[in-house]
Amino acid sequence: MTKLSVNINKIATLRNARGGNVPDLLQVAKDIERFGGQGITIHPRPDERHIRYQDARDLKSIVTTEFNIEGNPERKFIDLVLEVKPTQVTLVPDADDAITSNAGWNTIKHQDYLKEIIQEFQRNGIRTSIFVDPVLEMIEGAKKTGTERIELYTEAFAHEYSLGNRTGINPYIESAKLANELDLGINAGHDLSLDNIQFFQQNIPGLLEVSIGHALISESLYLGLENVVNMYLNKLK
Ligand SMILES: CC(=O)[C@@H](O)[C@H](O)COP(=O)(O)O
Ligand SMILES: NCC(=O)COP(=O)(O)O
Repeated sequence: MTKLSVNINKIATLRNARGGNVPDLLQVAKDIERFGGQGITIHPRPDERHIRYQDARDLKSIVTTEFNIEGNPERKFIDLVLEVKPTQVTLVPDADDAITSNAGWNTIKHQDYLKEIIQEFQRNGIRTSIFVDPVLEMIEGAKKTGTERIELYTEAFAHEYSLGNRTGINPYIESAKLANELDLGINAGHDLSLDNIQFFQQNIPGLLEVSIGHALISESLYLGLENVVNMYLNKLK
């Protein structure tokens, strides 16, 4: 079975646009779990433009499923994760000014660095995952860091799929096979959506978890819009 972890960054983006507490991030997290979501993912960024560090602390007592915190392991991020102690931390090599995540780790070049940080999280009982492109050398390098899981960066697959190209899945299949051989757990995320998720899941052996945010929240707006417009029209009769 593949678990669905819902990334709620976009809920925080909407909330922050007005400065109040609408939508209520904590209530949304509770509702996602009530609707069957099997995890909550957040990706606080250094500028706190969506998820704030305080949100991570507040969510700790709210989330009853799997809590996954993603981010670049700068000292401030490491300290936050050690304080909150989520189920899983996913390390992502983002530049501070990145619009969104745009690359996986070079697990060969940064092997010692990753190894050290991963040990620190594991000593504190936090499962680790590292964000990687579907490149065999990077999967082998990931294994050597000591991480329990990898998160396959699926932007390239999603892009190819949107163009009608189904062969974009191939590097992910090969990477997943190798990860399975190496006993690395497999997560995946970025630009997964209602359009592409079934094809991806059916082709990737041993896919444990997907984290989905941007498309899922956009789809929730599209699919809820008719209902809400009609509710307003009823009020205005
Ligand atoms: C690692 C990854 O792919 C996601 O966490 C994504 O980066 C979400 O972050 P944003 O919501 O800031 O785009
Ligand atoms: N790890 C990926 C994630 O949390 C969500 O990415 P996206 O669906 O917002 O592209």
